[in-house]
Amino acid sequence: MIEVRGLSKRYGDTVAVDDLTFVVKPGLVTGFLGPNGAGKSTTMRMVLGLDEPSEGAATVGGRGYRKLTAPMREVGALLDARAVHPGRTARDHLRCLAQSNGIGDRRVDEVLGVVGLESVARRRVRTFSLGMSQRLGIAGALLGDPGVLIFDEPVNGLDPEGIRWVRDLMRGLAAEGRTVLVSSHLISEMALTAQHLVVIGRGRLIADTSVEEFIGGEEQQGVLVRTPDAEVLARALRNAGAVVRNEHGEALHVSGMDSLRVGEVAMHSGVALAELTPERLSLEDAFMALTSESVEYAASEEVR
Ligand SMILES: Nc1ncnc2c1ncn2[C@@H]1O[C@H](COP(=O)(O)OP(=O)(O)OP(=O)(O)O)[C@@H](O)[C@H]1O
Repeated sequence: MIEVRGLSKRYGDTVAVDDLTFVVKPGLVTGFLGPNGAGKSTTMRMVLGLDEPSEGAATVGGRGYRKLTAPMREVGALLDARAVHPGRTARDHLRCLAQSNGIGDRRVDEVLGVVGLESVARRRVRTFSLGMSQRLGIAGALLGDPGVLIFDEPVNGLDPEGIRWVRDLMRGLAAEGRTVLVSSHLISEMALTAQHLVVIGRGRLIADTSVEEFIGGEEQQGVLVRTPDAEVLARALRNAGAVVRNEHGEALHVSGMDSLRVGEVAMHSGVALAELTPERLSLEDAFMALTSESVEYAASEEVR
């Protein structure tokens, strides 16, 4: 289990993580979701003892990472797949890691097998594609057979077959009773991989929910409106706090506002409506509606 309590991290004037509290339970894949710059990596680094919190604490199995006696056997992590000595072979990289943690060579060959890198184990890492480096990073995380696993954007650079492989691996690890925390900025990916979601934006907790609840929940409700004055209405709705997407011509997809309020805004703007229909949002739209106020670099047309 991973516990994060009142965790904050400031870099000068930047608040990267802002009073975060959540628990990551064993037996499930927990998706750690947020737009770019939301603070996911910083949080993971603090859980792994690589960054000192400004406030609060993160523990693994009840203890701070730096207090763990055999860290690799308790927590495995993939943070940056490219952070490997490029001149080393994949096998040597893993052997070094294993030796400094009292892990035997047999386990190195085992994990090379698990991630499907046996045939390139003697190649230098500099010749690896990003996808192969991700697999090597995952092998490193698995070396100590730990009960807690932390992966930062593990599907980056993988092809569809690789993505599917990571997804199955994560689910398999969780099914064995391990605690699995995986970060991503893609809700669609997380909906397929995770069973639980911790959503953050600008360092703050936005949602802590099961994937089922998220998919079936209020976040999924939107409103479709059609009007000849789409531009005027879109502006008025955004000013009133809604997130608006204009796909084509007269149709607007509105989220973060119910249909009665959309009708009121239209009336106050003197805009005639041709249609006003509650609709289910796509997962991406629901995620965007949830995090729109916390996007670090928003395109002004997409997000209010
Ligand atoms: N070492 C640092 N010095 C200064 N600012 C930092 C540092 N590390 C992170 N930040 C800032 O903290 C915020 C959170 O960054 P972080 O990398 O944790 O976000 P993220 O959710 O992992 O984003 P991404 O998906 O882009 O990796 C950003 O505004 C980032 O610029």
